[in-house]
Amino acid sequence: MPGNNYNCNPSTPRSRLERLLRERELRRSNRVLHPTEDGNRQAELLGNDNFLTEGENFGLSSEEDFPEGVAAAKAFADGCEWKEGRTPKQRLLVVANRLPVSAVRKGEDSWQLEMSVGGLVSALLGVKEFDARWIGWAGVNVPDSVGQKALTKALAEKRCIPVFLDEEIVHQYYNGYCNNILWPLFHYLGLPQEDRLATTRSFQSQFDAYKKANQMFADVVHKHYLDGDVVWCHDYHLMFLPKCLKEHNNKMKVGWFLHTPFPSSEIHRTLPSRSELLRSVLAADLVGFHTYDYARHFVSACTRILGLEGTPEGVEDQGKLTRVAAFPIGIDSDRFIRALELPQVQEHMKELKERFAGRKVMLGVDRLDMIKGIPQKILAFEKFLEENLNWRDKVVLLQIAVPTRTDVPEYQKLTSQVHEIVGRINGRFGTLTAVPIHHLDRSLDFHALCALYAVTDVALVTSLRDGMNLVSYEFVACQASKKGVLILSEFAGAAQSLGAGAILVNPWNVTEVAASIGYALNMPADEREKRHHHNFMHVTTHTSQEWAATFVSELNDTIVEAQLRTRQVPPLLPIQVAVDRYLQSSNRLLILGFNATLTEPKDTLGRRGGQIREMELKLHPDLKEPLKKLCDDSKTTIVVLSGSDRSVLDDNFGDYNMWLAAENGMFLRLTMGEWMTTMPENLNMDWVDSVKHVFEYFTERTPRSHFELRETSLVWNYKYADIEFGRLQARDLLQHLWTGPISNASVDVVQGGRSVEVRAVGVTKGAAIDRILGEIVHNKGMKAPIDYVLCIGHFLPKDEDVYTFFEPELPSEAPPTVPRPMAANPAMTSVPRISTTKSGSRAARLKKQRSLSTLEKRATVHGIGNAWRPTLMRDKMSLHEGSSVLDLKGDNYFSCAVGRKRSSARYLLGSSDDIVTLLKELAEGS
Ligand SMILES: O=P(O)(O)OC[C@H]1O[C@H](O[C@H]2O[C@H](CO)[C@@H](O)[C@H](O)[C@H]2O)[C@H](O)[C@@H](O)[C@@H]1O
Ligand SMILES: O=c1ccn([C@@H]2O[C@H](COP(=O)(O)OP(=O)(O)O)[C@@H](O)[C@H]2O)c(=O)[nH]1
Repeated sequence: MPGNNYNCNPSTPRSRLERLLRERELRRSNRVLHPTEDGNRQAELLGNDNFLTEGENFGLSSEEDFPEGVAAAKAFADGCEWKEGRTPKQRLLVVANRLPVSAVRKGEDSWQLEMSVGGLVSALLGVKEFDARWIGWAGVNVPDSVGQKALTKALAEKRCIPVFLDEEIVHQYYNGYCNNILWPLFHYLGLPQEDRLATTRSFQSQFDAYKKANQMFADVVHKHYLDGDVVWCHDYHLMFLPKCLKEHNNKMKVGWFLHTPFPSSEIHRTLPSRSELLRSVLAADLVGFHTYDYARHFVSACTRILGLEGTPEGVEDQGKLTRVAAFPIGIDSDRFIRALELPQVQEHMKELKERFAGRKVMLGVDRLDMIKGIPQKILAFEKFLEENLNWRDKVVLLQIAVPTRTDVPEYQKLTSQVHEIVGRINGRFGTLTAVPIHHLDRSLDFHALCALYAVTDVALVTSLRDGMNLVSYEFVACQASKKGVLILSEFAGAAQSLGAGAILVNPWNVTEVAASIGYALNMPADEREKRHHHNFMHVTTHTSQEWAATFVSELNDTIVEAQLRTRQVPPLLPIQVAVDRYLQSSNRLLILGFNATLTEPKDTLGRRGGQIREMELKLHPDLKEPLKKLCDDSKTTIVVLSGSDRSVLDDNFGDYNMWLAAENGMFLRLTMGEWMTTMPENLNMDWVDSVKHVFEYFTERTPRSHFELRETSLVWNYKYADIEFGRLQARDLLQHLWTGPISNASVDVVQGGRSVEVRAVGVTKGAAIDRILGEIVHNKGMKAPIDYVLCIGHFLPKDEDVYTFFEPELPSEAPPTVPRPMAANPAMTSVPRISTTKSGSRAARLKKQRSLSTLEKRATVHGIGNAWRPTLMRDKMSLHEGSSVLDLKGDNYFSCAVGRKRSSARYLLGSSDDIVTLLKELAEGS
């Protein structure tokens, strides 16, 4: 379906920073040019107790016909919704478990909508720069179609689209998996301890319900999605959603934001569904968190649990990058500041001041949730009263505890626990006329809340963990005149932004919190002012509008970057073309890497719980048969070209009729013959002992790392070690090497993904291949040129010169991706012709140069088997005067990198499973 196209700006800035800065400027100038429009809308939308007035939420017209998305399609037929003189508003589908309104049924087809409580709702209500629709659950079970239809209609007026979840799903998905498993785990409270067996049993069914619910959200998104829309998924309820969306439409722009903390990978790895959840989130284009710490934990979980590559940009999986970044949320501060001017709020403030005259007011506003540390807060207040007799009748704590998730037993227990503590303390310190704690088990409306924030002297936020905590922001926004003090838990995300102005506390340390209460109540005015100023500046500049705009802008940008990257990625190997050309050729050469090319794919490097599956490299079992067939085809020559040493190749390929090139081609043998070497006589290997010494040192100090001592190189491998530690150790090791043993040696240091290799200078697969080729030609007594080359490997960048080795042979046009028609006369293709390459061409010159250089090389015996016969060298690159060994007819050359995205090969393949498919097809034709 056609939709809006936000990226339709003609003069697109080139660099990412340029793009982001420009968007930021645009946003600002829009705001300066049209300040009242947004302001009025906010007031209409949110500045009254009814909160959502008919037809007005999320800005635009009603959408009764929402289910079909027809109205929306019409409205955006030209691609963008333009307002005169303004940039287009981008369509945004906000998908969150909870809609900003919860529905209460009033009759068979009548509904009342009430505002939902929670930071996510508050923050997203401030998002005004988009043409947004909100998709979510209305917090109620609606089993009948009459009710569903009526509610859909009522919600459409608020630009909300319902996802109908039945009671059983809500029980298993929301109360169970989301709030009894993920919520406590992400807040470091661990997996449920009680009823352990029952929990284990129900885990699977809850997880299934979670996946099912996510799919239900995805289905609704698909129904309303238009091309170009941004789909922004929110929170731990919807970790599966990015995957569901992308599977359906890979072009969808998908962002995911987590409103809770993301815990250390050590916590996340206790979750039975840890990998599945991570992988699903990684399907998104952009993944956001409140703080850098949470983002760091997520990346670390992906590297440690999934074995993926963590980069400063995000997480990379086979070249696909999921950007991960911190986007600290904010509030719509203007809304709070303006509300304080309203007569009804002023009136409310007056009442509160009178009511608590002569006493300092302390305030707590939390959902009644175990993460909020309400019992700890009250105990700290008790301790303060205990130790400060003079304050007992001069201070009052108002605790608003909004009931939440009341169907979850843990929350029910918490309610009784808090009631019990409050009762005890009020009994202990109360008088006939006053109690020290006013505890309210209910929510307040927006104006009452603003008034309360404004009259407060000390706000007490003692969350044990909290994604951000917007209450602390709201308090600051309402304190312009009073300049009260904020006591804030260091475990709330807000501590990272409001830390300069707040008194930070460890909520578990009741003594410290009690002392902080004393400090706050006695704080001199100038200190309060300074602290408040810091926080006020932050809260009024880091708003929810900025937050959303930045996230969406980064998401758009991430997509642009991914598109640019994709253009540089070689295409997938056209297997059918490669097979057809193979069949039409009569003298074929297949050069195959070994590690990660012919071995079984190792998904997570067997790092389950740190367990190592297999350290020895083994040939993929499914390759044995096709390989055998290919080796036995007289028209086909196979070379396994590997970095591994001779024994590894002997063990795996000893029974096949093929060529083995070990240690990057420094050793060669036909499986029927002896090993030969071409190591130059003057190859200086004096550095080996000292490098070995360093490698031994690091192997001892890096658990599960190992090193291989080869004839021409040393490799330190940390692919089974802790990835982050391994990387740090590798950095350290390199530093040691450069400044010590190899500072003057003629060696190359080759860094792999999880390895460091030190080689004698000039040892590469590309350098070896022309000697190998010469030997093969000589050995086979080849009269006709090689007319087909397939070169496949998971080679290190340094060894990719093997791909380019054959390139000069070819015309410079781009590689074909579609099959060409067969030659009219089949005989023409089956009879190989000697190359007619003109001697003046670049290809010929290069060929000649290579022939000369090989002629000059001298092979030596290196303590084993046969020496490479120097007399053969002159034959290597030509069969007879003027004719080349290779005649690839321009396009009978297929170089292919396995499991890589950046490569100088012409093509890519995903993994060795694809090699199985390819070799099977070649073998069938053989
Ligand atoms: O929808 P509920 O189950 O009733 O819960 C209410 C919300 O609680 C959580 O809020 C979080 O988001 C805030 C804004 O980013 C953040 O400041 C706070 O620290 C978080 O706890 C939850 O993440 C939301 O999904 C819920 O809607
Ligand atoms: O009686 C109340 C108490 C709280 N809130 C709102 O609930 C949100 C709580 O967000 P926070 O980020 O502090 O924590 P969360 O509840 O999302 O974990 C804030 O925006 C409050 O204004 C409300 O609307 N009415």
